[in-house]
Amino acid sequence: MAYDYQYVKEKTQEGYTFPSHRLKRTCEPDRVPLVFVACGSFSPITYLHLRMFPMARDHARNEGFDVIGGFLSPVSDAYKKRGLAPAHHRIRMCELATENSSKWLMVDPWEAESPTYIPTARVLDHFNYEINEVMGGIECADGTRKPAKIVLLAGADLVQTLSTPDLWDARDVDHILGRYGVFVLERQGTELDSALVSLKQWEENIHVIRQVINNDISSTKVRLLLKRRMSIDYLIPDDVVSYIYEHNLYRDLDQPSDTKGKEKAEPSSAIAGLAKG
Ligand SMILES: Nc1ncnc2c1ncn2[C@@H]1O[C@H](COP(=O)(O)OP(=O)(O)OP(=O)(O)O)[C@@H](O)[C@H]1O
Ligand SMILES: O=C(O)c1ccc[n+]([C@@H]2O[C@H](COP(=O)([O-])O)[C@@H](O)[C@H]2O)c1
Repeated sequence: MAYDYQYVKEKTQEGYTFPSHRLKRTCEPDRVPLVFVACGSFSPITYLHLRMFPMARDHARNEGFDVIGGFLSPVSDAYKKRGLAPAHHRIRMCELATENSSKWLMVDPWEAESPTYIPTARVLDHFNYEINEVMGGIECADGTRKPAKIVLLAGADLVQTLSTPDLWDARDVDHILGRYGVFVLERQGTELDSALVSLKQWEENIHVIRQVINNDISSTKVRLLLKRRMSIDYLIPDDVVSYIYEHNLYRDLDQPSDTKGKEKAEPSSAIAGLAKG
């Protein structure tokens, strides 16, 4: 039975255009075309967020995939997490971070511009719809077309939450890990192996990327540095640093937030670490 894309069609705002300008339109023979979708706040985007993509691409090539593109999909303002700059700023910072430094990364504003919160399972459906239904998949060397595999690209902390009761809808977890799959990057402070135990039924669709060079940067730490009027140079792209100062972002971090229970606490280790500096 054909999948019903009614939800994604309804959430697509008038005038929206899917950013496909950097998507590779052909696929190497004998390889499965693959698209990475990283969902998150990106408030602000850091070098680690960017670095997730090449690390994942190296890993995917060893597993027989041909990576044809990567997308950042910032969450909408309706997520209401503490420290979330307005969506138009987060979209623009992601664009600034990728537009001159990458040939294959794109920023999709579809999720961020939605006035309502869009669950991650539906975000992946949106990519599947645009790439495999509207575009009709990817052309192969022999002239046939193959569907691209759409996967979530996430850090270990996000994957750990997949088994947190009441945070994700169980049907969405099955949809994400069963229908699509995830490339998960280990992250300091998250015990990935134990998090994966409860996700064992989908293990074939869970690809674990080990960090050869550990990078423990987080948006929270960048925001804390800004709050303390400390430098954020060389932690995030220069253009993003300038944009933050130009728009005076992340100065007032104490405003209360209406979180609908999705807020993550500021990691105390990060605050302690910064306090030393
Ligand atoms: N240092 C890191 N190591 C591994 N994964 C990371 C790291 N930083 C971010 N990620 C991943 O990047 C994605 C987007 O994350 P998000 O925007 O929430 O970044 P964050 O730095 O964790 O933000 P915040 O500090 O505001 O919670 C998530 O899947 C997250 O797990
Ligand atoms: O789809 C869900 O039910 C769901 C539940 C919790 C988190 N997420 C997504 O996971 C990402 C987490 O981002 P963050 O900044 O809270 O780490 C963000 O893109 C959320 O939309 C998604």
